[in-house]
Formats: sequence, C-alpha cells, structure tokens
Amino acid sequence: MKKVLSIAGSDCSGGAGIQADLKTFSAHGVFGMSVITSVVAENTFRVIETQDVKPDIIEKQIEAVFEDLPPEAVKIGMLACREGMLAVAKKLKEWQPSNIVIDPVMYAKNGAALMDPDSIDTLIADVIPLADMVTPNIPEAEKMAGFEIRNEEDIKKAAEIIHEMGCQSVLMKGGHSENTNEATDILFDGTDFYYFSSPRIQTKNTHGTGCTYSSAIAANLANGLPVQKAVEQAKAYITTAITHSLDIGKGNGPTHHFYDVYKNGLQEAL
Ligand SMILES: Nc1ncnc2c1ncn2[C@@H]1O[C@H](COP(=O)(O)OP(=O)(O)OP(=O)(O)O)[C@@H](O)[C@H]1O
Ligand SMILES: Cc1ncc(CO)c(N)n1
Repeated sequence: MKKVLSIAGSDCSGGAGIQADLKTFSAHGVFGMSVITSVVAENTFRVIETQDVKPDIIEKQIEAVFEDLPPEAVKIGMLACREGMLAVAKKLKEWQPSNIVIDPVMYAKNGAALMDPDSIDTLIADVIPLADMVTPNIPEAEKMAGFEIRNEEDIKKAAEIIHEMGCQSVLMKGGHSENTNEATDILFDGTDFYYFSSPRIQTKNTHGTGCTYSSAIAANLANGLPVQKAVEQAKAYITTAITHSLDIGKGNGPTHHFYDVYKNGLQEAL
C-alpha cells in the first residue's frame, strides 16, 4: 500500500485540515499519515482560536515519519507562520520526497485568517519552490501574484507568475467564481493550460473542499497516476464529495468521503 503524508492544521470539527486529508486518503486506498502544524479550534461557522505547534516539534514529526515510513506523496496544507514554514522547508529539503502538493491555505471559508499575512514572502521564497503542484483558490492566487483576478486571462497570468516562483505546476481552483454554472479549474505545467470542469453544485456545504481536493491529487500521484490523470480523477472525487456533502452544523457543512464512491461509482455504493 502506498503511503501519503499530510502536513497541515487540525480541524477539530472534522471537515477540513488533517481530518479531511486522512478521510480522503482512506477513500483512495492509501495509508495516511499526519504532521500537525497548528491546532485550530473551529467548526462549520467560525474559527475560535489557533495555536501553532512549535517548529521544533514540526521538524521532529517529519523526522519520525520519514526515517520509518517514507511517503510516496506529501500534501501540505495550513502553514500558519514563518517559523513553521521554515521548519517544513528545511526537513523536506533534507528528505526530498516526490509528489509534493501544496494547498496554500490562507483563510477559512468564513474568512478567518489561517496564515499570518506577513509570512507570504517566506511561503513564496522557501515553500512554493518545493512543490510539484500548488493549488491556490482565486483569493490565494491574488495574494501570491499580487493583483486582482477578474477573468480567465487574469487566471492564466497569475498561474504563470506563480509558476515562475519555482514550482512544477499550478492548479488554479475556480470554486470561488460563483457567477458561472461550472466549477472550472485550470492547470498550468509551464507550457500548456489544461481545463477541468464540473457542473457547479448549489450548496453551502463546502467546508474542506480545497483540503479534500489537494489530498485526492496527492493520493492519485502516490498511486502512480500521471499529473493530468491525477487531477482529472481528483476532480471527479471532489465533485461527488460535494454532491453528497453533509448538511450538518450551523454553517458550511463538510464534504462526504466513502470508499465505495471512489471505487465503484455512486450507484453501486448506495
Ligand atoms: N459549488 C461547487 N460545485 C462544484 N464544484 C465546486 C464547488 N465549489 C468548489 N468546487 C470545486 O472544489 C474544488 C476546491 O475548490 P475551492 O475553490 O472550493 O477550494 P478552496 O477555496 O481552497 O476550499 P477551502 O474552503 O477548503 O479553502 C475545485 O475543484 C472547485 O472547482
Ligand atoms: C485546519 C484547517 N485547514 C484548512 C482549512 C481551510 O478549509 C481550515 N478551515 N482548517
């Protein structure tokens, strides 16, 4: 069985962060492991408080995983501050894993900050160059590229700017473009643009969509799929997970994961 590591924050309410990542890994039949960077007291409608894990313990968790169970892919989510980013970058440079997928998490769905805005320069200089794929949503891409994204041309321009930061590919997520009937993501590999579209699902229950999507991509890469196929299958997975998202909690409910959906298609699972 392939092993996949998530380096991310903990969402005690189970819909996003490490918890979403591990559920996604299980649904893809890979062995999931976690390095926690921050403990977030949050739920479907608010973030109460965040406590960052000390950089030294982040480094030791990474050491513990890699000296014993080297993963075939690594997904990186919430990195709250500069010190945590530098700890992760240092250890990944040391162990040089393949298939690093970085979801540059900056805000929770309700707008609460999950990353110190002053650490964006460190994210760009020290973390992004390690990535095989970076998966920003539109607001994150705007912060990274430094301009407002208004249309498809802007999305492509931002993808090129982010690619220049040293990552192998950029997947621009279109979940936030709410005025279209489709949810379209655009992958840029330094040469070409590839489009991945699904019908837009009318639901408020999208807590953890970005976490789930990047984890599905990492799991697919670990399972040996080439980059475009890994995204295509992850897109199908996130669309099903949103279609069957759970209407629980007072805010944005979580996506749904179960193995049979991935394995056999929904009809057979039900
Ligand atoms: N309402 C929707 N219907 C269909 N697909 C969606 C919808 N919302 C988001 N998606 C898709 O879900 C995936 C995750 O994108 P999204 O832009 O929501 O990530 P995100 O903002 O990083 O999520 P998070 O809230 O976890 O930070 C993308 O493939 C996007 O196109
Ligand atoms: C821990 C954590 N990571 C990422 C997100 C973004 O969805 C969140 N809400 N919480």
